[in-house]
Amino acid sequence: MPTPIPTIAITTGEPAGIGPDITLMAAMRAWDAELVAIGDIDMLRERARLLNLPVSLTPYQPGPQARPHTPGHLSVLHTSVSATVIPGQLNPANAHYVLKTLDLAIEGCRTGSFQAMVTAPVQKSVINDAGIPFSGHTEYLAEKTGTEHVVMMLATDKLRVALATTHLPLKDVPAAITRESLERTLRILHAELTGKFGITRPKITVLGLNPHAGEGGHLGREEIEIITPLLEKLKNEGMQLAGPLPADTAFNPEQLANSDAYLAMYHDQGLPVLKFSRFGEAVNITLGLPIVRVSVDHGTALGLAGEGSAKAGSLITTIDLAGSIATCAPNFVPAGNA
Ligand SMILES: NC(=O)C1=CN([C@@H]2O[C@H](COP(=O)(O)OP(=O)(O)OC[C@H]3O[C@@H](n4cnc5c(N)ncnc54)[C@H](O)[C@@H]3O)[C@@H](O)[C@H]2O)C=CC1
Ligand SMILES: NCC(=O)COP(=O)(O)O
Repeated sequence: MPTPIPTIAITTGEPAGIGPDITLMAAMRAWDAELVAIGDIDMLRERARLLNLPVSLTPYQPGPQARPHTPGHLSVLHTSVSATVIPGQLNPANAHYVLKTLDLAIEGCRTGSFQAMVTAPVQKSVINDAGIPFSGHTEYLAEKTGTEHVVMMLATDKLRVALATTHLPLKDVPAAITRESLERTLRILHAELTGKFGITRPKITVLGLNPHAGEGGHLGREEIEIITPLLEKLKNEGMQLAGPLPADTAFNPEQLANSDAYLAMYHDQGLPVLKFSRFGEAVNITLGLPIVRVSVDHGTALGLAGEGSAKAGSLITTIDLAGSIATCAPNFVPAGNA
C-alpha cells in the first residue's frame, strides 16, 4: 500500500504582510501533499490579482483522502477578515482574524484533518496593539495545545539552532535560565533530533549565557551554578553534549562539524548566526508539541506585500519539511513533557 500523502494547513499570516503572497507563490508548484490555505478567500483572490498570479482559489472540501496539490490551484479554508486589507498597512481590527486562522489549523491538526501546520508570518506588535497579549506562535501553540514546555529551533541543511528562551525582554533572560527549564529543553531537543530528524545519537553544543561563558565566574555565574552541573548530569546519562562554550567562538568550523544542533540561551544569541548564514532558506520548527508545526524564518516584510518581490524560498523549504515529518514520523510523541 502506498503511504498516504499528508494534508498540510498553511496559515496565511498577517494579511497586510507577505504571508498571502508567498502562499500563492507556493501554490504555483506541484506538491506531494494536499495544501489547504487558511485565510480570507477574497483577500487571497485580490492578492493573486495584484501579483498577477494565475491561481484559482476554491473553498476547501475535506475528502476521504488527501489529493496531491496541482499547480495553479489552491483550496482555502475561509475565515473572513474584519476590515479591508491594504498591503503594507497594519490594522489591529484584523488581529482576531489572524488568531482565528491559527485556531482553525490547530483544531484541524488535533482532529486529524491536517497532518501538519505551516505558518506564514504574523505581526506580533499589531496583535498586542489590538489588546491581545501575544509573544509569538511558539508560545500561542504551547498554550492552545496545553503543552507545558516547547522549544524553538531554526534549521538549515547545515546548521540547527535551538533556543533555551524565546520572546523575552533581555533583562528577564537570566532568571528564565533555570536548571529545570534547561533540562526540559535539552530532553525535548535530544528526543526530537532523533524522532523527527533521524539522528541516532545527536551531538548538541550548548552555549554559555555570559561573555566568554562567564570567564571562570568573573563575568557571571550561571555557567558554573546552572549549566555545567546539568550538562554533567545529562552526559552521565549518555547524552553527547559540549559546553557551555563561549557563544562568540562556538560557531567555528571544527565545532560546527561536531554538532547536530546548538542550544543558544536566548533569541538574539543564536538566530543572527543562522540567519546570517542562510536567511530566507531556513525553517523554524516548534519542538515538543503534540502536532507538527513548521514556519518560515522571516517576518511580515510589510514593504514587499503585494509588490511581487517577496521570496518564497523559506516557505517552500518549510512545506517540504512539514510534509516529510508528517509522512515519516506521524506518530512521534516528544519526550520532556511527559
Ligand atoms: N514566524 C513569524 O511569524 C515571524 C514574525 N516576525 C514578525 O515580523 C515582523 C517584522 O519583522 P522584521 O524584523 O522587520 O523582519 P522581516 O523578516 O519582516 O524583515 C527583515 C528584512 O528582510 C526582508 N524580507 C523578509 N522576508 C522576506 C522575503 N520572504 N523575501 C524578501 N525579503 C524578505 C524585509 O523586506 C526586510 O528588509 C515583526 O512583527 C516580527 O515579530 C518575524 C519573524 C518570524
Ligand atoms: N525569530 C523567530 C520568531 O520570532 C518566530 O516566532 P514564532 O512566531 O514562530 O514564535
